[in-house]
Amino acid sequence: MMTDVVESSGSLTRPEPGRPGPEAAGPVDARAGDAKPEARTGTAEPTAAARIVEIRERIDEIDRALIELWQERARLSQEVGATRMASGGTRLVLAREREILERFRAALGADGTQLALLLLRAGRGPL
Ligand SMILES: C=C(O[C@@H]1C=C(C(=O)O)C=C[C@H]1O)C(=O)O
Repeated sequence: MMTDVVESSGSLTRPEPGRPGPEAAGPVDARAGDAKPEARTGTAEPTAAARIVEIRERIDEIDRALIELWQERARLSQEVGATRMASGGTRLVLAREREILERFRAALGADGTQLALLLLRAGRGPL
């Protein structure tokens, strides 16, 4: 099971509340001295391990971009809501929300709908 690998690597286990996670020790790849060579990548085969490290660099870039875009979208959505309400308009425009839900569903299927629901909630808070 995937969570077994993740947990045995020690890289993604949840820190206790209020305690810094493993990332507090510095850049993840700078942590040398893990017990087994495969602990970081999940494989002891050097070519595969090197490729995994390379791919993870891009994954990390993508995750950073997603987080920034997520935060920017939420800020913009909040600004639209505040602007509209200050001008006497409605807090939400459900027809627009339906368009967005359909866009994500068409591109990504059922998971897209769930993602769009989270995006919309990030912008206007829970209903
Ligand atoms: C941002 C807006 O306001 C609300 C938030 C939306 C969003 O986060 O995309 C969409 C529709 C509205 O309910 C908007 O009308 O465009």
